Amino acid sequence: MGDEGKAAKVPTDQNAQQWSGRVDGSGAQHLRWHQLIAEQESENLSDAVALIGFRSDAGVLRNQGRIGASEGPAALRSALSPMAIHKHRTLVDLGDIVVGGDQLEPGQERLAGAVVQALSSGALPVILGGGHETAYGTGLGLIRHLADDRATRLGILNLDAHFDLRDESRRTSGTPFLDLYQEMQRHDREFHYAVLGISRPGNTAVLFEKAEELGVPYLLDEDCQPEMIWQFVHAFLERIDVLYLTIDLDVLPASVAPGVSAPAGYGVPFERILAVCRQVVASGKLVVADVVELNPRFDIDSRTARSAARLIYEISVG
Ligand SMILES: N=CN[C@@H](CCC(=O)O)C(=O)O
Ligand SMILES: [Mn+2]
Ligand SMILES: [Mn+2]
Repeated sequence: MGDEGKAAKVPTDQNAQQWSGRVDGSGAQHLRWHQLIAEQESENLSDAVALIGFRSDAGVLRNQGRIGASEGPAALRSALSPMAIHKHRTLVDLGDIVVGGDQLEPGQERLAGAVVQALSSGALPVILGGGHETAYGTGLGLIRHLADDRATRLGILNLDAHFDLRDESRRTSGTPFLDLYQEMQRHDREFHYAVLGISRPGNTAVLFEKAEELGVPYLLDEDCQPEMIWQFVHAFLERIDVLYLTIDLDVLPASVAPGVSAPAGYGVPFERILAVCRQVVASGKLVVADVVELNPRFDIDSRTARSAARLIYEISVG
């Protein structure tokens, strides 16, 4: 615990350069993300928000999807840059993990290492995906961080149109939560995983059966009414001690989030996803989050990136 609060020497591959934008003045009342992040690069990380980019197309490519998610971190930084700061919190950008070609497994390993270091420094790591294969690296980092603490119940709440419990011969963007289930089995941990926003036509019967087999609670997109959502999230939070929130942007309607590999024909309205973010922050249990599947190549006037940035804003400084 001696490292608590110290700036992490996180093993990322690239420093982020995308922080720029309008400057109205230098006082605290004028602050926007790009100013605050630039000022705070080397500060103490205790209670900081630590951004880590995961530049990967490998999982989506293996999953036969539309590639472009490796451009997600840059687009998210651009969308976050002009956002005004109303509540002071240290914000740091730890740079990007770059997955070259099909080198997914080493990339996930590096991401896990970065997450462990950020958590050990007392930060809230927020990972900017990347396809949903990002989640294996994020979750692995959290499992390793809690390796000596079996009593703490670790929960994963996935906001997603898909279960991502595919049983494949290698990891993809469709397998991360089965991969994490297996990892938790190896660590003798209970698997607490819930999904909100599931599309019935977007998941085969095999995937519904797998969710049933693993005891995964889920809420269909069509059942995502405000009270149902609140109860679902509340019941899940009651069962766990620390939360990993993973947001697959294809949980949002295609009109709000067209820039993803698999846009949702139905989707959960933005304000309901925002309400979930507020609920989990208010619980005090959130320890790590990622926002995945942004594909800027298919975005329209950055609307997916802007929606994602608003969710990150809410998790971080809302
Ligand atoms: N990340 C997961 N993606 C979905 C893709 C579904 C689709 O391409 O229609 C999945 O594998 O289930
Ligand atoms: Mn997903
Ligand atoms: Mn999805």
